[in-house]
Amino acid sequence: MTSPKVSLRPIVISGPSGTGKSTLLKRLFSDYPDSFGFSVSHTTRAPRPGEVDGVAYHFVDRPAFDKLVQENSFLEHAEFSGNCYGTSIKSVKDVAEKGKTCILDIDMQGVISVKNTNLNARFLFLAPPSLDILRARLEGRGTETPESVQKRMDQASKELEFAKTGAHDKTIINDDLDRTYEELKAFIFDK
Ligand SMILES: Nc1ncnc2c1ncn2[C@@H]1O[C@H](COP(=O)(O)OP(=O)(O)OP(=O)(O)O)[C@@H](O)[C@H]1O
Repeated sequence: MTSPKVSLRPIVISGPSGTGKSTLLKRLFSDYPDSFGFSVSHTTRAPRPGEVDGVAYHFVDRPAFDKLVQENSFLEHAEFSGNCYGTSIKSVKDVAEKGKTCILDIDMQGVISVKNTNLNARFLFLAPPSLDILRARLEGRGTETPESVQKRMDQASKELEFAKTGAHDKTIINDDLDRTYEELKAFIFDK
């Protein structure tokens, strides 16, 4: 597919878990493999066989990770099963350095963080047609326990409230996937 010109300003896509962000981004990356990139995260977990430092992750030890936290280098960071993960501001800038538009799939805390940087990002909110449909998608994905569905539904309400504050440049409701994808592209290739 020929790639229309796209700005190197990072694009932040947020929205409740299960709204369809990964589905849409997979399609975008597959249709335009040379135009977009994800930032490379930092982690304190050990590399798995075949994982290259700086490609899969930036592998760092705990003191180095803590130092980056102290220096406010991360847009977001969290600990999962004893390992730390973080998205650095620099890793987002590195994508543009390579001539690609960085796409950030992050939650509302991440949106607030990005707004407090000089990344000059554009913000897209992907909304579900309704909370009932969101629940059905989460259940239909087959990846969640009933508890984790409930946790995501609780968080979804907070994300939807946050979107009402006007923090995003555009909101798209993901009802019909093909139509949503066209709207997503219109937003992305707009500038
Ligand atoms: N427009 C749509 N109509 C029907 N089903 C959809 C639509 N978009 C996505 N789905 C389905 O909804 C489920 C959730 O989508 P997806 O995993 O892409 O959500 P997500 O926003 O990336 O969630 P997370 O933040 O948890 O990664 C998937 O099973 C996907 O196939």
